[in-house]
Amino acid sequence: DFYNETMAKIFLQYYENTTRVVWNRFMEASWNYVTNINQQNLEEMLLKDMERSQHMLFFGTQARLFKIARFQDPVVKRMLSKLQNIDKAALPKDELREYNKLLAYMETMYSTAQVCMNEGPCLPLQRDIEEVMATSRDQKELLWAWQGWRDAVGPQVRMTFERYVQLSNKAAKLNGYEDMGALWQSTYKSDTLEQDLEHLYQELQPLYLNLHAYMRRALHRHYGPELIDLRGPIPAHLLGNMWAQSWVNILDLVLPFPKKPLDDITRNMKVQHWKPEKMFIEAENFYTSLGLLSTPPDFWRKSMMERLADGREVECHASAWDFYNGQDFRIKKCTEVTIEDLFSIFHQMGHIQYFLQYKNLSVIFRAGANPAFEEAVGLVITLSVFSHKHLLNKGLLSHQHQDSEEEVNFLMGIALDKIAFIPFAYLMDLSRWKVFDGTIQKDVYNQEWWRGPLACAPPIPRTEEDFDPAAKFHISASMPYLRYFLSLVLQFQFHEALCKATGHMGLLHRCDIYNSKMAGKLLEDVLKLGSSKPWPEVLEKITGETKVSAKAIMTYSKLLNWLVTENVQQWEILGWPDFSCYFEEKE
Ligand SMILES: O=C(CCC(O)(O)[C@H](Cc1ccccc1)NC(=O)c1ccccc1)N[C@@H](Cc1ccccc1)C(=O)O
Ligand SMILES: [Zn+2]
Repeated sequence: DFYNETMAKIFLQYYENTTRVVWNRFMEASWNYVTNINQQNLEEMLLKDMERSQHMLFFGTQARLFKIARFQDPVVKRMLSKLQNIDKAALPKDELREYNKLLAYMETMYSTAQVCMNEGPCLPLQRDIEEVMATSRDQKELLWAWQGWRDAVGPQVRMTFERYVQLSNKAAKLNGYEDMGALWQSTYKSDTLEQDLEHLYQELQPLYLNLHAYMRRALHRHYGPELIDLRGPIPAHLLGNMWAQSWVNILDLVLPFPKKPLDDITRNMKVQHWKPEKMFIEAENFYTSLGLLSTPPDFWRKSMMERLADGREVECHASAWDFYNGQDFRIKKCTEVTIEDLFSIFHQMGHIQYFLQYKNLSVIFRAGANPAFEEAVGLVITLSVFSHKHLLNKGLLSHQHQDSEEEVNFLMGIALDKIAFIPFAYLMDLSRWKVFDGTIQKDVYNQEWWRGPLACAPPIPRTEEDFDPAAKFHISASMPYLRYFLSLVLQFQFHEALCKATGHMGLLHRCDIYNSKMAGKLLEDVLKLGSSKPWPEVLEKITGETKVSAKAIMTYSKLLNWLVTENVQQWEILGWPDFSCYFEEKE
């Protein structure tokens, strides 16, 4: 019959040649929009998105006609099965147009929202409002920023979000899935995904609860009992981050050994006149020191490394872009000279390195082994960078050695960034899956959002007039978040494997893979596979294991012993037994 294996190969070649052009045009139009938000660029992006969806619909429908089960070539089978999930392109044309418009609306609302002072200027999230959340120690000011941001975004997108859920589920059903949450989970091709995640979360619970108890004690000292209930959750606006997802900005408030403060690396960067471009060069230098690929000329010519100062609206949430032509790769970031942004650049360069490594694969395989792999690459490098004396010795660290007290302070810094993230990252999609599968109905979106074990503590009562989930980029941008939870665990598993490859024998948190061609080779062998192999196979290539395991992050977090000792001495209560979520129903 016509749809035989030989025809399949011709069909796939035709797909390859047409896809590069269609996707390149779509990426260009998307880039033009997010780096210059206006009506004209929106129309152009929606048009190119339509073209891309028509293309996906045609090839996805055709791909279903091949009898894959009877085929021999595993690559052809894998390619055809990947083509069959066409996501939103399965929607009828008019609904697809509506869906694309509401997606753009929510993401743009988030990207252009500002918090206005009573009399005076309105401030954007990046970097003014985020700066307040990171540096202010005045709880009234923190509350103003925290509430102001949620008021600026939430109510405006709530209705749109409800329609977004309906259309998402319709698209998922047209692809053969129960709902959009099931479609998102299918990316990981695992029928034990939910229990595996639950298991990982349980394993990491002691780490998080002990850190939480320690933080609460320290914040109780600083803000006093009227703000901090030692048997309750921590008010979310005091943790140094708009979403309480990383607590590293308040390390100074909770330093275990205050007489041994860590260097203020951001200050050192500013004192030494670091510029955004130097931050990108430093990041690239680390990757090439491992023998990995450097970025092509287009990268430096076409990236947006700083917010453009001509008054245009841009989407500041950082991202890395593949233009599917083998030489055009870009990063879009509103870079500030801070250590936080230096790590973010390493993260984005991790995406770029993946693009570079798999650029010669079929366009169907130009993705990570799974989305968590894509997120983990840059994070693995930052684990070396932060423990990496050489880079920090570029004057960013004043002294070489770390005595044991400084080491605890250092580990606390890492824990505040990585361990605090665990419940946030785990909960983001657990609650969204419930929204998609209908467990959480739209009349209780907001209260259910706060019910998770996040520490469940809005600083002021929240009602269903609010829509706090939208205050986080990935919710407004319909971007899955599970990848970040899994990449948090994966990055330590990778770090352990790469450190072993470099012959590092000591403690994991002192390992630094800079200049190691062995570690680079191990990474390269994984990255250049793209998504051409099942991800457990790829994981085994680098770590020898086929399952995501929390062992490495637990090994790394030696700090737990110190924390438990500290908490036991203080007779700390773990968790927040006093607390049940309260909600004022608006009369
Ligand atoms: O969102 C990001 C970084 C942005 C990104 O690099 O993951 C970006 C997200 C994004 C933005 C717009 C459209 C699509 C995705 N992802 C990429 O740029 C990306 C991802 C996969 C392939 C190619 C590019 N980090 C998360 C989690 C995180 C990661 C690392 C440290 C701290 C926090 C956050 O900020 O909450
Ligand atoms: Zn990323």
